[in-house]
Amino acid sequence: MLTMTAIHAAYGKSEALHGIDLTIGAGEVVCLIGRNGVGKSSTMKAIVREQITVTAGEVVFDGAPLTGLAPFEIIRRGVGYVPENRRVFASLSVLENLRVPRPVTATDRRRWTLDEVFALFPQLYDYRHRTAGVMSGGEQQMLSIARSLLTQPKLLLLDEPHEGLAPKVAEEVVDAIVALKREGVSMLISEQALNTIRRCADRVHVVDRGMTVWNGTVAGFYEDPEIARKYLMVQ
Ligand SMILES: Nc1ncnc2c1ncn2[C@@H]1O[C@H](COP(=O)(O)OP(=O)(O)OP(=O)(O)O)[C@@H](O)[C@H]1O
Repeated sequence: MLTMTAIHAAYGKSEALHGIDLTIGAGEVVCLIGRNGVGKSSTMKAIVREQITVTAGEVVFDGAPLTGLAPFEIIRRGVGYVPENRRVFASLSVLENLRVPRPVTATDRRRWTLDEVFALFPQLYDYRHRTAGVMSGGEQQMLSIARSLLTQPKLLLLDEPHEGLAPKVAEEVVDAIVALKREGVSMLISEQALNTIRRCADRVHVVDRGMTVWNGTVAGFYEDPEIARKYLMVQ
């Protein structure tokens, strides 16, 4: 579904990625892990071409390179992106936020309806007339994921989806991710919590200093505790 080959990418003159090689298969959930500042967010930005410039290597999605496409064109091709800072429209209601995505006419993918999204996040239905900006971090995260689903993605990129959330709320977000996985949604999730990896991931991809340093199955990851010790904060 998505392949990144030898990706180098930079913010202006400052190179942040020095060789990312990553694949995500259809229906697969890949957790992108590594310490703070190693390039997990930058890897996602390099896929959707936001802020960062890809200077070498290629990203191929659904058999076609994403080179030269604008971020909105990449979303239209079927890559949903939920950035770290969530980016809901603070002054709009939940319902208005969810009506922002333009209807997608492509027939090659699962189509999410508003009712299905509300079934996944019942709280959003209860708060549908509430102004997004006054909602809690967890509710805004759910809204951000819900809105992204309505862009009808084939692949969803979630950047630290429960960053800064209270444990109970974070668990609800993980429950939603597990439900999406059951629906067959392919996902790349930037993740630090080993518990989430255990619950959601099919494969683990480890980044260190802007480079791919390990990738393999979840079982392989847990069989070798040295990987977590070397490339993650001790947990
Ligand atoms: N907009 C930006 N402009 C310039 N440099 C940036 C920008 N965003 C990130 N960087 C730099 O790129 C490198 C990788 O950062 P990135 O945010 O991708 O790491 P990360 O693994 O996602 O970390 P975190 O978990 O802290 O978000 C860091 O050195 C960071 O300072």
